[in-house]
Amino acid sequence: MSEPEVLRDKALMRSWSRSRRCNGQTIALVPTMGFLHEGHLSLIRTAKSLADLIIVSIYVNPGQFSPSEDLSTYPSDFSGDLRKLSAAGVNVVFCPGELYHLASVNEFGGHQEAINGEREGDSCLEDGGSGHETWIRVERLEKGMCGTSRPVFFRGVATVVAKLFNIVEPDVAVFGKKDYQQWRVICRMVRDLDFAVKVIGSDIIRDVDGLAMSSRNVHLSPTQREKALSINRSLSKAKLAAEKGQKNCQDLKDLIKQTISEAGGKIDYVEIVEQQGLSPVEEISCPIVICVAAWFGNVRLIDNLEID
Ligand SMILES: Nc1ncnc2c1ncn2[C@@H]1O[C@H](COP(=O)(O)OP(=O)(O)OP(=O)(O)O)[C@@H](O)[C@H]1O
Ligand SMILES: CC(C)(CO)[C@@H](O)C(=O)[O-]
Ligand code: BAL
Repeated sequence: MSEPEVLRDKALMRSWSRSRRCNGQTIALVPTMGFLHEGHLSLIRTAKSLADLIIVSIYVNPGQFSPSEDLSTYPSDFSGDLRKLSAAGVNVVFCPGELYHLASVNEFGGHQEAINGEREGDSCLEDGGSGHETWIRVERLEKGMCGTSRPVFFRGVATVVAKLFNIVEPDVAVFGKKDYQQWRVICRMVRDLDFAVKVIGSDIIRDVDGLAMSSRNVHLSPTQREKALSINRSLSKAKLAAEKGQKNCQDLKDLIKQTISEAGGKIDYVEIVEQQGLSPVEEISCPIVICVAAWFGNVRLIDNLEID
């Protein structure tokens, strides 16, 4: 297996893609924030079934974190990632040092200014100067669930994904359904803004004990990890109850909240929404997804289960 090419420069990345596309080759992009696990590798396998060449981006995007969130402790292991990507047969690893135009450059391009003079709705990118100030908002889908707990998250994700699409110009992009609302937000952005990219959602990969794989799992202590298994357990219980005829969403949500709280997790949200538009549902009568976010210590985990 040949080593992937590592590109750090936006212009080089764009010309690499353009020359391959001119030769008639198709390109799939898998955007990530690194510290790769089997969930990411499954996205790469999906991507390989859809395109000739695979680009994986690794970029921890300050624009989707607010200053009180965990940008500074987000895990990373670039050499480990490269080994995994090499074994997975990826063609290019795109890891830009910085993706944004910044007025004042410090560690996170204005992170410190953002903390000192923080305004409501700022991300770790804001520097109050003449740097980046253009944001994409997917106005309805970004509200609720993760959008309530992480107010700058979806505008940051939509904007960085749009930038990656403009730089890489992929034919296909693959996202995990673990981040269900994120996947739907990106699908809607692509539809509404006419990006020529096909967006694919790939199934959730779980550890053998049922915990959805996530880079942040590395921050869980063994006890917290044990408690976190209650998320998947609660989703399975709710699915079973729904299959047995329980259609009332409030009762199903209460069952989930109780299971997670009893295990020692702190609920952020439990919502039952319809799959496309993510509108809350009171009685199950259409394909739905149950979405959960919960804290175990300082670690916030998300998970979901579709019921078709
Ligand atoms: N267990 C998983 N199954 C399927 N896709 C996943 C899984 N975990 C992450 N992904 C997908 O991988 C892509 C990159 O995600 P990211 O690098 O943020 O990893 P992560 O494990 O979700 O990290 P985090 O700790 O931030 O949740 C996203 O599209 C995400 O949905
Ligand atoms: C899509 C993404 C790479 C944008 O930064 C990130 O939100 C992620 O890893 O899910
Ligand atoms: N996987 C989503 C990236 C984030 O939590 O910021």
